[in-house]
Amino acid sequence: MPLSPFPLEILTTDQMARADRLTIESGVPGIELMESAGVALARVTTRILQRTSGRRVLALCGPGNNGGDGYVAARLLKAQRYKVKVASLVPPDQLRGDAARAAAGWAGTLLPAQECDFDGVDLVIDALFGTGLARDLDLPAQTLVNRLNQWRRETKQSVVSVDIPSGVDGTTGAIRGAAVEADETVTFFRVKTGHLLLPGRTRCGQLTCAHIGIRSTTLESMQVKTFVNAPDLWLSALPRPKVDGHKYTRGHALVVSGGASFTGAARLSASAALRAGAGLVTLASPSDALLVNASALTSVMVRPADGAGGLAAVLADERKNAVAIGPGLGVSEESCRQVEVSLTPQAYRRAAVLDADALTSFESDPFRLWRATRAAPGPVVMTPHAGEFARLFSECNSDRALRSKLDRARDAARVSGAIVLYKGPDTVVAAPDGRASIQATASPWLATAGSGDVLTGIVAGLLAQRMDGFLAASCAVWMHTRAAELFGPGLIADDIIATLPRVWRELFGVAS
Ligand SMILES: NC(=O)C1=CN([C@@H]2O[C@H](COP(=O)(O)OP(=O)(O)OC[C@H]3O[C@@H](n4cnc5c(N)ncnc54)[C@H](OP(=O)(O)O)[C@@H]3O)[C@@H](O)[C@H]2O)[C@@H](O)CC1
Ligand SMILES: [K+]
Repeated sequence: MPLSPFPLEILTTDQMARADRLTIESGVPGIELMESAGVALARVTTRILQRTSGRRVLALCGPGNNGGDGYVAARLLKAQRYKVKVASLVPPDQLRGDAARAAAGWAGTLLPAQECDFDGVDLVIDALFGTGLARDLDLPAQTLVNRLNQWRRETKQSVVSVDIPSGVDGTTGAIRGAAVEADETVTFFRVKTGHLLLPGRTRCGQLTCAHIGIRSTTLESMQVKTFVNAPDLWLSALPRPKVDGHKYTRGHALVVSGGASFTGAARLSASAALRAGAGLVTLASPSDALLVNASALTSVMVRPADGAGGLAAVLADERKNAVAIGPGLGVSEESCRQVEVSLTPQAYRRAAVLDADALTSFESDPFRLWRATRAAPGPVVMTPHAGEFARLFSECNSDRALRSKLDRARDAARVSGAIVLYKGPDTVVAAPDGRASIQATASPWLATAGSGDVLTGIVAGLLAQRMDGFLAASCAVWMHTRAAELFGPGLIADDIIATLPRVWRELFGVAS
């Protein structure tokens, strides 16, 4: 299992441009970086051509340095005796700087991109636009991209994108008018936010990140706070049970159950908290649901707790150091009070995870929730899906075309003072201190009833073990996805819980 598919830091396009600039200022000529980019691109292209026995390559080159990378790769592939043509979006005499130098090194067929023909081509290199894409593609470029996508779908031939599929905004992941659908994307130095956020991620195909001679030290002045959500990010903070420990040293999670007809969700959370390593888990249950909860649980303890008063009484025991509330809770004023009780300041740093109805109950007055989350003594994690996020954080959710899911999650963390785990295939975790992670893998099997309740429980289980809130939320997202990947087809929520021991074994390097 790779600890991270890419280096951990994720950059915006501005940060990437700065890393390029700092590298060039330190004495590495830009053309050398471009040559290295072309070499990495040619290597990936050759691998595909060898697999498919293809020979004929068309490189579509744009007006900037992305096009320059395409010219370098075209030259290298021609030198390897592939049949290569270049189609340029602008007359080559309009190219500047390194791109002009790269184009000057091309001695083969050159056509205007608008007139190019895909017939007989085995592979297309998309070097139209990279991180310099500054606006929506104009109509001729959109037409070209749409023709390319149609050709790929009809012929099943391969497209390799240079740096990012042309038309994808490298920072937001948005599609600027039209965007290339790539089989592989070769990016450089670090992945960009637009590679991992939807819809950009769906256009990248297999993403690789090549080293082109930019040093990690160029990042030192940038204070990058966005990370790939992978074990490298949180493995050293992952709680490991100690031989001389006991169940209380592993923490005690309290999960709040809904009424008699809505108990399954909280039971899933409770079992997941236990499998995530909490030493003890108690389910606080309304009296009318006590019997159904108790008869369905063994390792999880069940205690009666009616309404906010009952919950306060159970929480008087400060050893219960993490609360999970929301799944199956019901939308009501009483639920708001129960959430407030869960977050009440006390001497002990109790952590909390708020999901589903614990969020929706505050829909008409989110500021009431922010007052409680801001006053809470320990880390608070909120786990909205897109609908819940839009309802609760309407102010942070504006300008969706311009502001990425990452920006919006960060705003939400800032206004609420809580860690926001914004769910989806590109789950973002954002902390009030500015740290954020983006999950780079997804499993389609996670779209199943109760999957979110299990995630809430895993977060609670890790928080109970006193893991840092941001790292616990990120780790929970990764474990949840990894369990689904390992189990695969036919997954239901209970299987995520049952597969967690395999995930732990992988993380601890224990043979299965
Ligand atoms: N040393 C380095 O920096 C290295 C960079 N590398 C490579 O460079 C790439 C970044 O290069 P880049 O900055 O030149 O930007 P790029 O993506 O080629 O496009 C800019 C051009 O497109 C134009 N343009 C923009 N939007 C447009 C639109 N909608 N429709 C039409 N035109 C549009 C824009 O015109 P303008 O906005 O100035 O009018 C400009 O002419 C990066 O992705 C990587 O591949 C590697 O070689 C490693 C070393
Ligand atoms: K590109």
